Amino acid sequence: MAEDVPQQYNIIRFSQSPLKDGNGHQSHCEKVVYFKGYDKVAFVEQGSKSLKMCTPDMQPYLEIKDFTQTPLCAEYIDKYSYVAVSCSDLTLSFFDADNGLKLARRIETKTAQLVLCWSEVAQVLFSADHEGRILAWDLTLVKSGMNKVYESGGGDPWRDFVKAVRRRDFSLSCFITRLEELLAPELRQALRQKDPKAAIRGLAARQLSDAFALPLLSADFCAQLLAAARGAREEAEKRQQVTPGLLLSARWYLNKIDGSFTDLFDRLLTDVLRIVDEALFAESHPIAYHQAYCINYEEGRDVSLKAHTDDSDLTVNVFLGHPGFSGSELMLLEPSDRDVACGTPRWKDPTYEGRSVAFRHETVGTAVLHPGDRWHAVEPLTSGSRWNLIIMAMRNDKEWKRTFYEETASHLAEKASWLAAGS
Ligand SMILES: O=C(O)CCC(=O)C(=O)O
Ligand SMILES: [Fe+2]
Repeated sequence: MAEDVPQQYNIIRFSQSPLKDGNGHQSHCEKVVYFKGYDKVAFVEQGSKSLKMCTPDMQPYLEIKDFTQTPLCAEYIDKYSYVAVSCSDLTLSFFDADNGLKLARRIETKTAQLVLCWSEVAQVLFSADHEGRILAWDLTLVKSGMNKVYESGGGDPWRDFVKAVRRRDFSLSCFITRLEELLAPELRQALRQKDPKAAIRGLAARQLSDAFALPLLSADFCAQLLAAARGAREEAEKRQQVTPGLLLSARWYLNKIDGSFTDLFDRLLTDVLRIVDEALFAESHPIAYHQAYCINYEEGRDVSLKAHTDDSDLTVNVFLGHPGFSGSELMLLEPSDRDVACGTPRWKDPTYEGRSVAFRHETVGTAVLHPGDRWHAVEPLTSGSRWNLIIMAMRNDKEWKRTFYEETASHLAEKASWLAAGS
């Protein structure tokens, strides 16, 4: 009779595994998680301040002791080789499995995260707290030094995020943030007006005939970009990498820092900068693509830039920090024909005939916009550190490019005959 019970209830009997957990435990295990992709079993013993790991055959592997209180749960994220651990000291920590489980990032959380779960589909780390909130963590941004978390019940960004997850065809940045959140409040306001272009013109301060200063990005976003750029500089210097800098200055390209910046800045270009460009510059072709990098001047590093023009149609130069430096004014130059007859204008010589306007970056998020062919330079920095974001935008304009080369050719021919006449 007893023999029939399993059959009757469709019970499958498992034979006992010969494997035994021979690890002595201080107390009972409150959580046991299997890290798929890393092939480790992790467990938290009651009252312990560490996360212990063993191999699937129960051989002790490693212990992460870097906690001030009891870990609550853990998850392995194969894509980033991160072990994520939430702790009752209100932190969420990321340990790099490719780097001896060294602490890569620690983020403070408002509440204790009791559950962690990586979603392959959404490509985000979900966590849930004891107040019934679900949070979605964007690991690309976490890795690059920023925090972006979406809270359930958090209004539009959360709804956009859920919609994007449902569609399953989203690109990361479509839920990273609403573009509006990245913008300076004044510009956000201007874009909401009936005639946004007129509002933008009202906001812009003209520096030269074709150079304007305008509040562009929010201080918060600039701080995040700055943190990412500083991180990239640190990494590069640790590996003794020198960035390929034209005119000696060090540059950190955003797409190299983090691929997700590409999408974000593509949207910034098409949805915001294009309107700003149309408002300020009477060009018939809209800007279409871009390259963006961060540039830094600091004592003991690069401190200035010689006079040059950019390989862009429109340059957007945004101040990221830190106010309070001295020197390193952006010099906007309007040389006379004679000043450029031999190429680069010698704008510091007494013979210079043109204008030069010094622009001091003081407000984080404010951008100077000028055509790439506007001559400019950076004066030596004398103290502090200055970080800027440079967006080099191009117009998708075959006809313009053709005439550009024709114009360059005729300009060079003119210069050659002028030089020949003078010799
Ligand atoms: O740092 C600046 O203000 C200007 C940078 C610049 O001109 C460049 O990167 O081409
Ligand atoms: Fe430049």
